[in-house]
Amino acid sequence: MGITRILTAAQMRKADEITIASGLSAFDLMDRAGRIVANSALKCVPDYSRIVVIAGPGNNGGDGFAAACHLRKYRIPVTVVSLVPVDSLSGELKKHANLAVKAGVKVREATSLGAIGEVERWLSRSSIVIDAIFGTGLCRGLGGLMAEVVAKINACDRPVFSIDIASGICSDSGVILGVAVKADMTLPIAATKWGHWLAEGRDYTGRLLDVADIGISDDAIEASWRETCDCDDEQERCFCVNSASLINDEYLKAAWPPRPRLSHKGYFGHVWVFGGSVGFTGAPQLAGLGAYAAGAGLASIICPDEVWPIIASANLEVMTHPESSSAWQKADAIVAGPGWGLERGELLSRLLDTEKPLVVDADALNMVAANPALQSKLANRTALTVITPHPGEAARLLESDIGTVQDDRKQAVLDLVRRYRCWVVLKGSETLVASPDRDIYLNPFGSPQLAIAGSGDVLAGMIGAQLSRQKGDGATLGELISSTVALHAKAGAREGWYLPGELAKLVSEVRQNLERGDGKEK
Ligand SMILES: NC(=O)C1=CN([C@@H]2O[C@H](COP(=O)(O)OP(=O)(O)OC[C@H]3O[C@@H](n4cnc5c(N)ncnc54)[C@H](O)[C@@H]3O)[C@@H](O)[C@H]2O)[C@H](O)CC1
Ligand SMILES: [K+]
Repeated sequence: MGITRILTAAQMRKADEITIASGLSAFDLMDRAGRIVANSALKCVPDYSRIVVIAGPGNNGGDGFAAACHLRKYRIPVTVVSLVPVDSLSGELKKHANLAVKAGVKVREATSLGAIGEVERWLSRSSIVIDAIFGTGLCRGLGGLMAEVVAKINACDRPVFSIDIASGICSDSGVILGVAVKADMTLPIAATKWGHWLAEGRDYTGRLLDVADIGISDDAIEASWRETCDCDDEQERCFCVNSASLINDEYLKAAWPPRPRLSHKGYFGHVWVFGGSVGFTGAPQLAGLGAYAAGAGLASIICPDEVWPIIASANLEVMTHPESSSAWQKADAIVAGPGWGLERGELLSRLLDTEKPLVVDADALNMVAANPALQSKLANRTALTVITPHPGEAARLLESDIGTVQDDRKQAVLDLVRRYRCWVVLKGSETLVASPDRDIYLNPFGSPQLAIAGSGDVLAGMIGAQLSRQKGDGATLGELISSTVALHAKAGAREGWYLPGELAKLVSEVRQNLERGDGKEK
């Protein structure tokens, strides 16, 4: 399966070092990056009558010089504006700068604020701007000349192509460090970085192009996870990211293979939703519909007796039982929480004691957050468990606040894993799924249309469906859970729905397209 890895700056540096130690030189890596930048910029922008590269002090700037050199091979007029004196460059940067001059690239320097007028003039003569100011090495906020140049690039009204990451975006968190280039397109070098996806980074990245393969192997990337882990294993269990990848269409195909012709409803699992309370009778029904939409064979609700007649008479599809029923003992998976209220702690405690796969959602999470005994049961559960907090619920579970969760969602998802030792689905724009072993999957699909009451209930039911039929299809649990998040997001991104019940219908359509393998879903 094609996996797109997401790396931190430290992991990228380590993978780079491992590659260099195995025999590929830093000069060659930069040359390869430059060649791919040149070809890719020419493909993206039709008018390349004059290309201006703005080069910073580090290797990102070196990639810019190398790209300029490759562009000259096509006889394209190229100017590199170096923001540091060219004489101060050393190592492979110096070599690539020299080669660029030899190839006929015009090299200009702008090393003080007095040169900003000239930078503006060079930008105004360009047809594309290549941003090679900073990459993964940016470590503090931009100020002075650098900040002014970024402002001029953003104002120049030319297509902007960023090498690796838009300069000014922190590659580990996606936040803007002072000011950042607003790229039209970004070419990630060797791997995508967290900054392409998180916080403001996603908007500043523009179109994220396919990762440039500069010869850094998967093995080097995998080794970089281990070698950048700074936990002391003797003292504590490691809680660094073990691996991080982007959910892609192949995950969805693996999760919804064609249905066997001779299958029956029992084959696809029976999901039981525990939820509903006075005023919240729709939530468990939406979860039940979500379970069917994701492919469950049967869906049932167990609800408090006082709302049982309402829920039972309100829908045809989902079977409904009062709490006194013990029929749920046959469940293949349980979803606890949608619309449940905060009075069901005892029943939740019993569900946590079962060996059934369990999705803990909504009010069940709120009860856990308020009750240390439930927290300890959740953390010590041996059966498969998924918690599905939105940022508010995550904050309660972590005794933190929403701002802290949202400012570092990667850390929040790891903290939830550390505390509750189960699968975590941290919902929101770019939902993160984390395994108990700290493998993280980022969902790039979706739309703000999903920010509506009830959409989380649909998702909880969908995850229940996947847990109820985990057997046999060959997809890993990570693929199953993360592709369920992606299916929900893809359905939500479709036009023409407003009500969460309609979302379940769209989920069903997208899922059936996948199962038919007609490849219509993009
Ligand atoms: N992925 C790879 O294996 C390869 C990546 N390449 C490219 O190299 C950059 C990363 O290079 P690095 O030199 O580490 O970092 P930068 O170019 O981002 O710049 C670091 C440079 O800037 C100084 N600095 C940091 N913050 C500031 C600031 N706010 N103001 C002024 N100066 C600042 C810092 O001290 C350093 O001197 C990666 O993104 C790729 O583009 C390789 O070319 C090929 C291998
Ligand atoms: K850049």
